[in-house]
Amino acid sequence: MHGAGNDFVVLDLRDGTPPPSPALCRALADRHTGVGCDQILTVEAPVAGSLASYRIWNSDGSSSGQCGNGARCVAAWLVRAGATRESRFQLDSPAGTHAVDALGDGRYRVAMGVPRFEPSQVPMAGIAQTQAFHETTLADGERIRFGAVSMGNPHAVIEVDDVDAAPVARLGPALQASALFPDSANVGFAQVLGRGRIRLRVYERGVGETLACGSGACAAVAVLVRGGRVDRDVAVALPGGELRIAWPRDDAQVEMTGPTAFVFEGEWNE
Ligand SMILES: N[C@@H](CCC[C@H](N)C(=O)O)C(=O)O
Repeated sequence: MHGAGNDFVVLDLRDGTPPPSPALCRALADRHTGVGCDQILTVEAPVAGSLASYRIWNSDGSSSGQCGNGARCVAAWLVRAGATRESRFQLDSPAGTHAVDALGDGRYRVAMGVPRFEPSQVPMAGIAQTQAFHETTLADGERIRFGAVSMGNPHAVIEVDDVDAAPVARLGPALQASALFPDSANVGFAQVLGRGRIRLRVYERGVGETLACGSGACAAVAVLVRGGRVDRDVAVALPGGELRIAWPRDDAQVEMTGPTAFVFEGEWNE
């Protein structure tokens, strides 16, 4: 499946089959010798009250607490599998319970949680103050201004003048490797086009640059709202498609709306 170009192998493990090992995740995700994907999503038995739970495995075999595009794809997959006829249901991820609305035409809205800016929550080391933007000096002496937020997974967001020219492949890994982010981070490069529209590229933890990152879109909007740069309802144009991100109040959950698509299905013979 894919959500705005962020692509997934979705595995139905609701029967209790254990998730793939990191080595098997890497084999599945390999674009030359496996199926090829940014993340593997394992759909697992429900927790009380939810339709199912899911976990997220990056293409390098590491796990994550959150995946926005993945949440929509898991929802679409469950609906297609006949797990519910309701248009509103709940899914459990490692980051908590998400309310999901099926909007029709393959579009889903997911409540992505309340953004956490406290450095200890991101987590970020060596910074005590909670603020919209921080500054750091990278190993090569370059000064970087960035926002940092947890959406259930760590994000750094850098505002740029021109996202096409942004040094994503250089600064993404540099910031990820910085001691500031003990758990690494997904690094977003955001260009503000107006109060209700931005462009975004994300260098994801455990993957590299992807065509879209749902939690990254939420993180970018949260940081830019907090910095006074955009309004609370923003269209986010990513290389693979567009997401709508709304953050009604500081203490409210961020709501992400976007597309889902099925690509093919098959059986994996280990
Ligand atoms: N593509 C995702 C995020 C996947 C996890 C991320 N790479 C991490 O390690 O936190 C999204 O749509 O949010």
